[in-house]
Amino acid sequence: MSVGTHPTFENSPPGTVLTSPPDGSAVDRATGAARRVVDALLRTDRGNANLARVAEELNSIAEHLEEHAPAVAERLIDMWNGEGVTRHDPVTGPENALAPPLVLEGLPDGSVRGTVTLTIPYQGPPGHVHGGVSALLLDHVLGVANAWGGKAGMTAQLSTRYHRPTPLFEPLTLTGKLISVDGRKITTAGDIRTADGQVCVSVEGLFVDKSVPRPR
Ligand SMILES: CCCCCCCCCCCCCCCC(=O)SCCNC(=O)CCNC(=O)[C@H](O)C(C)(C)COP(=O)(O)OP(=O)(O)OC[C@H]1O[C@@H](n2cnc3c(N)ncnc32)[C@H](O)[C@@H]1OP(=O)(O)O
Repeated sequence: MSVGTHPTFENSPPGTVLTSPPDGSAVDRATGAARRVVDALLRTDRGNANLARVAEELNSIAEHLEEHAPAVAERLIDMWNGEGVTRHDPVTGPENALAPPLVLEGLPDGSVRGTVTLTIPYQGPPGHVHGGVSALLLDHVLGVANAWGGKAGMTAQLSTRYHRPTPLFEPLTLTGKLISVDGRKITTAGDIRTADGQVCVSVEGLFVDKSVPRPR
């Protein structure tokens, strides 16, 4: 798949931000607040917080948003206009409350890198990141690395090795880099490391040059 006008390491300066950082718009601020709510719901005291009132107020907010939601087909067209994926994907999207969100920059050697601190909503083993969340993050990092490397595709296979439990509540650095292209097949590698450089998870992905058409 051609990456079109998407920046690549050959045509863009080092440090180019490849994701959409939150821009202070109302939707980004609302999404940030929703993330806080998800985190706070998991942290709050089950006995003392007024959860019945919280449920009522959150349902009222959801009703307001649903009342103003266009048909899904229409919303998908709008969503995929312009920059598309990076504002709503579940890893980097500032408009997606499921996304931490991770901000990725492109480096001159063709790799991409981002740092994120994950909290309780992403927990698997006690105090540590869920393995599926690590795979989700790395799949996306590899996808962005492919675009930065100049050749994008869909994930065909993602081999994941969990070297040690990945800690919550401390900065993690994620990197990815396109390693090779063989016809339509793209091989890409990446990992998650702690601040002192310990590898927690490493992946190798096979991507195939194919895309699903944008809705119109
Ligand atoms: C406009 C763009 C701007 C970019 C801007 C980017 C910025 C923003 C980045 C977003 C980053 C998102 C990153 C998330 C990426 C996903 O989440 S993608 C979603 C998850 N993946 C899928 O849903 C894919 C589902 N699978 C499929 O659609 C198809 O099976 C595939 C993978 C496309 C391959 O199908 P196909 O096109 O028919 O290809 P096929 O002929 O079967 O295979 C081609 C070759 O690959 C090999 N192959 C295929 N699958 C496998 C496999 N699993 N294992 C080993 N070999 C395999 C075949 O053996 C064949 O090899 P050769 O014979 O050529 O040597």
